[in-house]
Amino acid sequence: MPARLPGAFKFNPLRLHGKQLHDFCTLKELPETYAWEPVDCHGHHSGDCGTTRVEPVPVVDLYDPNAERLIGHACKTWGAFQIINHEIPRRLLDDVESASRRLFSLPLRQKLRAARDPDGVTGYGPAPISSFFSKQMWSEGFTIFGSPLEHARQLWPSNYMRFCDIIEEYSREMQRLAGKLVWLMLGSLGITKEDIQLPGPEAGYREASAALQLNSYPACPDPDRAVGLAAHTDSTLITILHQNGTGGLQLFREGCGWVTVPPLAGGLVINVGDLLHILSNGLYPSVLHRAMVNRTRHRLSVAYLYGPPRDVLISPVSKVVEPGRVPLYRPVSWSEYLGIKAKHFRNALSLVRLCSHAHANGGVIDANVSDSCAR
Ligand SMILES: C=C1C[C@]23C[C@H]1CC[C@H]2[C@@]12CCC[C@@](C)(C(=O)O1)[C@H]2[C@@H]3C(=O)O
Ligand SMILES: O=C(O)CCC(=O)C(=O)O
Ligand SMILES: [Fe+2]
Repeated sequence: MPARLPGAFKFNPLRLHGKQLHDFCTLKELPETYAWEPVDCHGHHSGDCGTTRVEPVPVVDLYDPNAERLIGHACKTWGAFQIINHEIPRRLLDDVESASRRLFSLPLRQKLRAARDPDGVTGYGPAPISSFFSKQMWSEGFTIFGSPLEHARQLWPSNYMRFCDIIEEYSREMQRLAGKLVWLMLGSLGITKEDIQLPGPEAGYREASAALQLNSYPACPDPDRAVGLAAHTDSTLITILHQNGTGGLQLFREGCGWVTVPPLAGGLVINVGDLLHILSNGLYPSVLHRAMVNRTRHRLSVAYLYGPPRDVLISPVSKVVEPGRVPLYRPVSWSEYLGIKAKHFRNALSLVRLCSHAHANGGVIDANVSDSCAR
């Protein structure tokens, strides 16, 4: 079960600002409130990399003796990769997918019994970041922190245990995998457990905080004008994403544009989040990503959003801040960072940044401004 996180943040996505929650299967045409402009608000070109040959997102085999180095390279160049041989049983991936399908197939009025509280973060509703956009996203979500028991009881009054058992087992397995991956990433930066206070293998990687986000993207009558989940970076150390056989996840790559991550049977997608970005002083940048929808297939994804224990402050590890460079970010806890993200969304990372003169990658500074940067 994901550990509980202090409730210092409120995305408040059920305040819909005049928008309406829809039962997607009743919509035969795309309502105007779901029709997005072809170029997103980042000014990024929409769509894939056109006809140019696109390098695929790296796939790392965790049994490969070079896994640590390959992961380090993927984090630096992509901020994301897929993994195979991760030892999460296929049966568990199928179980969490069917539990999620079972939830989202309920009639809307029944799902609304587990609606997210106006000032809470768990439960059913549009993606928490929806409130930052004037258009609606073609998706619905269910957010879990700690136990889903209360909400599951509201959804299935006499038949809720199976859902809870699957979520608990999945979270436990993800916690172990996420801990292991974070240590491989830290290892690839030369960081050891003397350098940082994060849950390690001795304690079975427990004590970390995490959220689980079930995402559902119903088939859409006009997919080219709709957006499943708008472009964002995750406010995590890392995110582990399981997507069902239907693609839709895209990563933004500098100099290339949006690149689709093809579903890999039994594979899992790993994204670098903002806290690993901070910890690595920008060497492993968090990846901008989004989810697109399609005309015929219902897409499901399950995101395990992994962060540090509640009271641990995350700041650039001095080992990765080389001589002649400065730490680019001030210390911040996960709950504080989530609060900043919930209020300022895209500007969250720059709001915890210390030295605006330094270059984005690795904190190289020019001698004239180094004195004005806090160390
Ligand atoms: C622990 C987290 C991380 C959250 C907020 C909170 C619970 C739900 C997560 C997501 C999941 C969907 C994308 C995102 C952007 C969103 O809208 O809600 C994520 C957000 C973040 O990574 O910032
Ligand atoms: O559904 C997807 O592919 C992306 C989901 C995602 O980015 C998230 O839950 O944070
Ligand atoms: Fe995400």
